[in-house]
Amino acid sequence: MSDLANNMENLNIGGKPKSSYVPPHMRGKRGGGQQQSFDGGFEDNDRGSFSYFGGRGGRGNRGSSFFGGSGGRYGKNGSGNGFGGSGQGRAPRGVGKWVNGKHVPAAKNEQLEVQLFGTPEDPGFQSSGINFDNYDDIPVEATGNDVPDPITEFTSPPLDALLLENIQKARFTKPTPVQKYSVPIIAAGRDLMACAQTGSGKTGGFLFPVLSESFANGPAPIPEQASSFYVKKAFPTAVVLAPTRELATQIFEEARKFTYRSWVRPCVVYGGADIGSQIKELNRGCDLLVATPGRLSDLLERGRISLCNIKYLVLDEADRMLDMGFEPQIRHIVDGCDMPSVENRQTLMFSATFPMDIQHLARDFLKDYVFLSVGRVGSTSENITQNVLYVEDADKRSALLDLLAASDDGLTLIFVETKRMADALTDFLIMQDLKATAIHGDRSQGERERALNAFRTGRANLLVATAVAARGLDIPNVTHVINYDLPSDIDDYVHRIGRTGRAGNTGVATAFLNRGNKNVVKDLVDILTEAKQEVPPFLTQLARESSGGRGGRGGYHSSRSNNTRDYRRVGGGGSGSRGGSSWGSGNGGSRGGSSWGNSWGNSGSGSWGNTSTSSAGNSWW
Ligand SMILES: Nc1ncnc2c1ncn2[C@@H]1O[C@H](COP(=O)(O)OP(=O)(O)OP(=O)(O)O)[C@@H](O)[C@H]1O
Repeated sequence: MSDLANNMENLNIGGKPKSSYVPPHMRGKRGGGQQQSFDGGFEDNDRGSFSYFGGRGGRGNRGSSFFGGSGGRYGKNGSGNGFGGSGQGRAPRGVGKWVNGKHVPAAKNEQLEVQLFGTPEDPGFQSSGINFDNYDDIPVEATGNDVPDPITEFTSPPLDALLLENIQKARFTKPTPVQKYSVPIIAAGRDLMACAQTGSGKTGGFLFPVLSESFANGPAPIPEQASSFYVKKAFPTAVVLAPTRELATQIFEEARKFTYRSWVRPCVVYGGADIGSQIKELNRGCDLLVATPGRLSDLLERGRISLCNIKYLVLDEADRMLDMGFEPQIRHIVDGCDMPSVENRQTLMFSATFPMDIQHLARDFLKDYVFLSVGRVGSTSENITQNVLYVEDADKRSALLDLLAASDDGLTLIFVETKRMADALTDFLIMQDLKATAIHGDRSQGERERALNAFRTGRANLLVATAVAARGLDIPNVTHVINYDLPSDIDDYVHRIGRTGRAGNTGVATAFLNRGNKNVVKDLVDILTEAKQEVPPFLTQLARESSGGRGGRGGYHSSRSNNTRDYRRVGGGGSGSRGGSSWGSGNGGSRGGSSWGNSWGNSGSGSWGNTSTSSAGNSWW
C-alpha cells in the first residue's frame, strides 16, 4: 500500500457524518474560527493573495497573477507546436517524404528527438510503473469473425521499421494488451471497438497500426475534382476525433513522437483557438488530423479540409463521442461530408467504457467489427486504491483539507460537478495557502492551458476540475484523484479515477459520498467489488436501501452488469461472435481459453431494448 493509502487509513472521516468537524492542521490555527473561514470567510479576509487564474479578474483586490503571461504551451516535452499551430520557436521537424512509391525518412535530428522523447530523468516523463507487467494477467476477449492472433512483442515486421525505432525511442519495451490485439486486427483491415482500462495504452493501440500501415503504403493520391484552385485544402489519410481540446492536443503530441522522420505530418484543430493559425498549419500539410468535432465541422464547412482520402476514422473516448452531446456532429462529419462510406474506410473506436446503448448506436459506423475487451468493460484498474468516505456536503471542505494534509508529494486532481463550484473551491484552497488552480468549460482556452501547464509542472499541485478533465488526460505523477462531488454516471467515475494509476503506476482515488449520491451507490459497489477494493459497511447499507431504485446513466439502465460485454453476445445475436470465446489468461496473448460467457451466449433475441435513447446529458463541462 502506498504512503498515501496508509495515511488515508489513519484518517477518521468516513463512516460517521460529523457536522462540526475541524481538520487537524487547522486546529489551534490563528483566527480559531476555521469552520467560519471555510464557509466564505475569505471574502473579507483580504490577505493580498494572488490569483492563480491568470487574468480571470474574479473578485476583489487580488494582486498579482500566478500564471500570467506564460507561454501557454503544455506539450509534455516542451514541444513547440502545441497550440494554435503558430509554429513559432519550433525546432526543425524531422519530416520524411513519400517519393515514387517509396518512404524516404528524414535524417535524424537530435535536438528534435530530445524535444519529442525527453530524457528518462525528465520529471514530465511518465515511466511505466511496477505493475506494468500485471497488465498481462488481465483477461482479454476478442469477439467477431476471424479474429487475428495477437502480437506478443514490438517487432518489425509486422510493425514498420521506422515506427519501431520511434517506439523504442519512447522507451516502450513491450506492448500493452490492447496494443497486442489492435495491431494485427487493424493491420488485417478490420474495424474495431476496443475497450480497455484507463491508462493502459489505448492511444498507442490506434496510433501504432494506423501509422505502421501508413508508413508502408504511403498517401492516397488527391482526387482532381476534390482539390480547388482557389482554396487550399488538407486531405488527411486518418482522422482522430476526441471530445476535448486538451485530449486532442495530447493525442497530437503522441502522434508527433511516433511520426518522427516519417512522411506523415500530424495536425491538431480544436475550438477556442485562433482558426486562422490552424488553417495555416493545415496548409503546410496534414496527413493525420486530430480534431474536436465542432472545429472539424467548421473547417469542413469552410472547405479547408476534405475527408475523401480518409482510410482510418478513429473515435477516441468513443462512447462519449456517440452520446447525445456529440452524436449529431459525428453523424454530420461521417455521413454528411465527403468521407468514404463505412465499407471503404476502417473505423476504430476506443474507450474504457462502452455502455450497451452506445454499442448499439455504434453499429451505424462499423462493419463486421471485432469487439475487444481487456478486462471487463468499464472496470477500473487494480492499480488504483479506491476509498469511499461518507461526508455530508457541509463537511466536504474540512474533509478535503484533511485529505490534502495527509497527501504525499504527488499531484492531486479534485473533481466537482459545476464550473461555479470549481472556481469557489479553488479560491477556498488558495485562501488556505494551497497551490490550486482550476480547469472547466467557462475558462478561456489560454486559461485552461495555463492551468494544465501549472499542474503538469507541479507549480500548482492541486487541480480542481469539472468533467472536462475526466477523460483521456495523461498527466504523470497524479497520485490522488478526489471525487469531491461524485458524478451521477458511474462511467464518468471510472474515467475520472483513471487519471491516476496509469501505465502500471499505482494511485489512490477517494470519493466523498452521502445520501445525495444514492443513484450511483449500487454501481459503485459493483465497481469496487470487481476491482477487489474494500466496500465500507455504510456503502453496503446504502446500496441495500437504494436497491429497487434506478441505476446510473440517467436511470434507465437497470444494472451495470449489462454494460460489461460485447452487446452482440448479450442478446443481439447479430454478426457471429467467435465460437470459442476468449477469456484466456491473456498471458502472452493466448486466446481461446476458458469461456466466461456460458450464461450469456448467443441468445439471438435482439431485444435489449431502448436503443434510440442516448445517455449522458450534453452539458458535461
Ligand atoms: N507499450 C507501452 N509501454 C510503456 N508505456 C506505455 C505503453 N503504451 C502506453 N504507455 C504509456 O501509458 C500511459 C497511458 O497511455 P494512454 O494515455 O494511451 O492510456 P489510455 O488507455 O488511452 O487511457 P485513458 O482511458 O485514460 O484515455 C501513457 O503515459 C503512455 O505513454
